[in-house]
Amino acid sequence: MSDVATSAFTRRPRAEAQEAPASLLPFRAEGVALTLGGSRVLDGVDLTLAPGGCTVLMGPNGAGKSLLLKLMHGLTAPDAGTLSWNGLGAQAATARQALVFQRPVLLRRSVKANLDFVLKARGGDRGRVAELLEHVGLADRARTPARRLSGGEQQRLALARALATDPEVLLLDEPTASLDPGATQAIERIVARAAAAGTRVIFVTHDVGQARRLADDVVFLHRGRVVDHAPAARFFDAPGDPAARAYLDGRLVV
Ligand SMILES: Nc1ncnc2c1ncn2[C@@H]1O[C@H](COP(=O)(O)OP(=O)(O)OP(=O)(O)O)[C@@H](O)[C@H]1O
Repeated sequence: MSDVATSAFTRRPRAEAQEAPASLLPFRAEGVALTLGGSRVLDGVDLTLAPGGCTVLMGPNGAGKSLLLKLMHGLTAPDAGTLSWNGLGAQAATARQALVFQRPVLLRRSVKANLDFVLKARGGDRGRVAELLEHVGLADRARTPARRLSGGEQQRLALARALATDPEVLLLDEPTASLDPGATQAIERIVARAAAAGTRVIFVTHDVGQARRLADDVVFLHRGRVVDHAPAARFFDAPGDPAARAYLDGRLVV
């Protein structure tokens, strides 16, 4: 697998950046609840995210992490409560964000065509394809059918597509869950550079090592509620909730 390029990558200001709000941060969820299939899957989520950095969302299977990401991205609406991106509703904020899933959804076209498609659809500069491919270490795979890439390469292409939209907020749902350590490291490097360049990153993972490497702050969900939210160092040194302590020790039974 080729390594990720080390060239600097700067998020481009978007044309409508003058529109209010100028920034999507801070994010606030207040009393957010969601019932699906008769179960209360999110139950009074209160959360504030400040501008800048990488927030890692952790919690056991079924805690509600993916659903919270979908609500933040405006794909689902809550039954109760509010989500606000600096005053903007989640659905109105969708176009200023990008969401990357565990399994990338790619077009049955070449690597380059996958990027061309997104840049064209978003009115972006199609001359950026080479720069984006270089950025994610896929410069030599431009003509390869996307579906022939390895899992790690497909995920890097998915990240390039996400970055092609110049998202202010990058939401990632276990993007490395099925990748080997080398591929995982490559994804982490791209994500860390996006955060360093000013993209607000919100990253779901069960990988404690990865969370330690990436997180500025950690949000811990349990049974549909945020039960701890703390700077990463505090969270890992002294998790503030018994469920978080048990989770980190591998003792949490759901
Ligand atoms: N469409 C749905 N209908 C009914 N229940 C759902 C639906 N989607 C999710 N759920 C339930 O909501 C709960 C939270 O799901 P979610 O996918 O957010 O969990 P998660 O924290 O991301 O878990 P994991 O770590 O396993 O990915 C789970 O109990 C799940 O079964």
